[in-house]
Amino acid sequence: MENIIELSGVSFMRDGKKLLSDINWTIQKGEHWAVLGLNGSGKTTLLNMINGYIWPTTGSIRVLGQTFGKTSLPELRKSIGWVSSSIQERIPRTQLARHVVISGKYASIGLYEEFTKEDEDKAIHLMEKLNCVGLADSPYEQCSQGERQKLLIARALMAEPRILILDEPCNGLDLFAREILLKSVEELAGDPNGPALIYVTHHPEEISPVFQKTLLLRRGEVFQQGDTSDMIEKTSLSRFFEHEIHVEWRGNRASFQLV
Ligand SMILES: Nc1ncnc2c1ncn2[C@@H]1O[C@H](COP(=O)(O)OP(=O)(O)OP(=O)(O)O)[C@@H](O)[C@H]1O
Repeated sequence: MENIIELSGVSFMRDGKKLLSDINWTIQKGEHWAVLGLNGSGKTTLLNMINGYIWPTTGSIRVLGQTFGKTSLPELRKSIGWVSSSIQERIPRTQLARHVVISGKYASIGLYEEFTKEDEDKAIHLMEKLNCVGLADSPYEQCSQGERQKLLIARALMAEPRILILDEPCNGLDLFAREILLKSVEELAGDPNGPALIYVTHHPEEISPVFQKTLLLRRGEVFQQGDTSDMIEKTSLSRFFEHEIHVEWRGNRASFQLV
């Protein structure tokens, strides 16, 4: 069975500095992953590499069965949705929410193409799925930060990606908006026909068990990877953060205390 992503011995040097070092990471079909790393640990560099914006100095990458260097990157990128704050900032402020979602089909920042009734129906369906259909006719600028994140996830799904990267999606959200967004992401993870999710964060409390696997990234290296239940626990995280941490699980959420 074709793996979703395979990185073998990947390193990346820039300006004499090793930003990623000997990364071995395989995402198999049916898996959702969380990637946890502090600021500067190399998360963005890793995502840029998966999307083919930068190339490994050594090692190899296969995404959706395609080897980088032997495939058309623009084609491959259509299969990868990437929701990040940099996209959020680029959406035209006066655009209606439903048009923001439809624009995902064309991977364009504004909506310049004629769209069909099917496109519109699909966008509404996706907004229903993300519990934000009530915003369909609101201008993007009037939507709250949490609502914008949901719209951008719906927008990414419009292109029916096979991989969906959620890059710090809860940044700037209050406690309640964060919980609402995490619930929507959990629902998405439960869809057997949905994309493989890669949830990137520096907050361990956002990592719910719907991400069966977690990769702990530290100083450009994989510190540890494996089942989320083995990663998001006291001993692993205390070693990872180099500080003793107390972890308590309640349902799908863990809370953390520095000891
Ligand atoms: N073009 C570059 N040249 C040199 N160093 C770089 C370059 N891009 C990133 N870095 C450095 O590489 C390291 C990893 O950066 P990266 O942005 O991948 O981390 P990150 O985990 O995404 O951090 P954050 O959570 O703060 O976004 C940082 O120390 C950063 O300063």
